[in-house]
Amino acid sequence: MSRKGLDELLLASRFSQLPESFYSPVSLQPLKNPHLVAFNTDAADLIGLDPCQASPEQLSDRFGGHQPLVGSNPIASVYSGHQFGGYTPQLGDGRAALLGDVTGCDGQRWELQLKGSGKTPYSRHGDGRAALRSVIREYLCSEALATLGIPTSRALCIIGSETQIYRESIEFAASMVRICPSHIRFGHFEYFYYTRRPEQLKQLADFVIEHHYPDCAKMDNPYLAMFSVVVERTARLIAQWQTVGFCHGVMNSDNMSILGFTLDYGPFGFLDDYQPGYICNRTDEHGRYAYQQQPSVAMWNCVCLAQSLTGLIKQADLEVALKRFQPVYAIAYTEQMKLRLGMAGKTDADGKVIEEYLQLLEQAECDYNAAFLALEKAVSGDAEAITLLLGSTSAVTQWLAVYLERVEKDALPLMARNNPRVIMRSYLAQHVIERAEQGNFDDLAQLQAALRDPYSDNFDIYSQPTPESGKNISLSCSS
Ligand SMILES: Nc1ncnc2c1ncn2[C@@H]1O[C@H](COP(=O)(O)OP(=O)(O)OP(=O)(O)O)[C@@H](O)[C@H]1O
Repeated sequence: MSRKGLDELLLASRFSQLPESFYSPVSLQPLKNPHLVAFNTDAADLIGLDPCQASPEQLSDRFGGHQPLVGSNPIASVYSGHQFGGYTPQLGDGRAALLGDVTGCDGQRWELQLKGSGKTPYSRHGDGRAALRSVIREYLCSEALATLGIPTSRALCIIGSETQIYRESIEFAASMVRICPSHIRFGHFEYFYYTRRPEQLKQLADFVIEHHYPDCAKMDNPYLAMFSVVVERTARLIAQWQTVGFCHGVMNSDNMSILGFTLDYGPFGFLDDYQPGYICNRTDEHGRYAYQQQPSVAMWNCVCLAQSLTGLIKQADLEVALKRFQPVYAIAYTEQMKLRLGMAGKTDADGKVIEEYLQLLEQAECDYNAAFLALEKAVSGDAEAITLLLGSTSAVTQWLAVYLERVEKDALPLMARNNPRVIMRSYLAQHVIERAEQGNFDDLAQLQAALRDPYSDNFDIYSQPTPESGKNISLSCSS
């Protein structure tokens, strides 16, 4: 299939074929002097957009809200959700508009959403805008997770502007185009459950099955089949986050994707030192969303989804499906950690090797991702780097002996394929953001290029452990 120009891309969104109780039509509010900050050719590839037929002027016009993209009928969807454990009855796309769908060259259908596009009926007290800094973080991190093979929404471009917004200080607003096969969240289901509209809830479930889980339609109980897959996908997603040290920061049920994708990049962070209790969200005083809590809170969110499906699925069946979360998570996590450690095959002691390794990392307070790279050196015969990080206590020496006995020498290529060199560390993003706020987007492009190729050894400056001054950055939800 040939690539298309910007104005040839859009199809009516399938979501907008649902009745209007699912969304509200919105109009985009123009940004002042919009300009292109970043463009992602990988995302363009996915949606079959020819970059040569999408000039910076066109992109900033269309996505800065000045001229609608041909074929777009922007809508904002309504949802609700559990935020920090409490139910919020009405949320919805308060600063994002679904422009339409796009079919990629491979036939995959994507929704095109514009984040930061202005107020919608669901904006509550918000201004409908997104700060340039937060959009840059989402843009970079969604691409970082994608290249690590983690399901996520993707980012096509960022449009900067001279529109001023007030957060903790005055900042510039920006918009970002994101793409995802669906932006439906657990919270969409919760909204129709708590407003006691079983008809719409069923319609939503049918919609999700028809367009996103067609295999479930063939099952005896398609709703149960769908729910079971959602639970399993969510468990696998969280296993991937844990393995790479990604902390989402705001795992409210309105941020949980019905497709098991990573959605909503707010105050996220990657582990610097291995601290299981690490909290990347400054607003999260009690650590509800701390790194080590992510598996249990994901399960909690699945329970919220289960509750909203009680009209379609028997309680006992929901419980059976929920029980799959823990084993699916545990198997996926162990498998992925073994890949990072270069442990092919299977022995009974594998779980213990992983557990003890993590204990040593925690005790030594050493950089989580850098430790795997040091282990690669140990496997190649040079143990100095890892003993420098972990110390040379008898516990370390003993563990290392057991580990080196367990791995084969040919583990190195396996480890190199599974241990990213480039991690989207918050301090790197901070630097890029400061430069972008001064109008320099070169560093952003450079970091983006490195994140595209995270297993490469060519980006030495981006592969270093976080310096002391940049560690454990904790961000607020303000974005
Ligand atoms: N400045 C704002 N104006 C209007 N609504 C907002 C604003 N900031 C957040 N919201 C809305 O508040 C809710 C919670 O915000 P949250 O920060 O979790 O999401 P987000 O980053 O805006 O969106 P998404 O989950 O789509 O990435 C969302 O429904 C969001 O649309």
